[in-house]
Amino acid sequence: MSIEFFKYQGTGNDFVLIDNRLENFNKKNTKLVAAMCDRKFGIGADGLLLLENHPEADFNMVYYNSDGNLSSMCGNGGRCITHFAMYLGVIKKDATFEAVDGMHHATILNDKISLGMNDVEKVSVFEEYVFLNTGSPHHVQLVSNLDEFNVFSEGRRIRNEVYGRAGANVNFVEQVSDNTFKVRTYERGVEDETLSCGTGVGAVAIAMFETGKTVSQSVCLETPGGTLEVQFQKEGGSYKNIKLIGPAVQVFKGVWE
Ligand SMILES: N[C@@H](CCC[C@H](N)C(=O)O)C(=O)O
Repeated sequence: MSIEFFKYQGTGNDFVLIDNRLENFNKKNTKLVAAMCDRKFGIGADGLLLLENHPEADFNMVYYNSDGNLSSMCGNGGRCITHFAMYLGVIKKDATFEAVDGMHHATILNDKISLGMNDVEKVSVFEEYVFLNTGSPHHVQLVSNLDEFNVFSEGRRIRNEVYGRAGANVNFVEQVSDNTFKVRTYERGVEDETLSCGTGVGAVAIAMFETGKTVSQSVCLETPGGTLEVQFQKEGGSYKNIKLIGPAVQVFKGVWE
């Protein structure tokens, strides 16, 4: 059966998007998802997203990593699927949708999309790094000379040695100014460095605030794929009203035969 797909990127984190409102896509076909995401033999992407009907919200979001497995929340994917919902005429400027970690609200602001993320209640600060879950699990570690840093080998080592089979995403960070940080991320499920990770930059912004590296609740994150902004409010011990703001672009569409 041929499948119409749309290719998106959000600060270089790229995805295959499929309109599955008619439920034609075989959601258990891990091999098909991995084949579509394959960069040599397929379309090429860090992940695949299905847009589906939802009984109360505007739509439901299903996210697979490029290894073909369903995974936790994808922030850049959440911004891309919001643009896709507007393209399909499912929403106008505002969206409420359900993802694996619960309900999200997103707003289209000209060329950017602002995505509301779930509150973060727990931030674990260790001597060398910070661990927190922003919808997906993230290790955040400051390094010097990030441009020269071997993100692939060190990220893969930490992902496996520290977090075992379940793994975590590993973000390496360098401070640029009071509220600006450069970030490079090794993503589990892609098992490689990606050009940007939305839940990752959210984790970095919160970790930098929690450890006093910034006092700003609006943080600029420079990734190899572009710049994102993360806004939040700290109330008591929790981080609330977290927003991930940045571009989401439809690159091309095609048919998978
Ligand atoms: N690229 C994503 C994160 C996707 C999930 C991650 N690979 C995982 O399995 O934890 C983002 O933009 O948040």
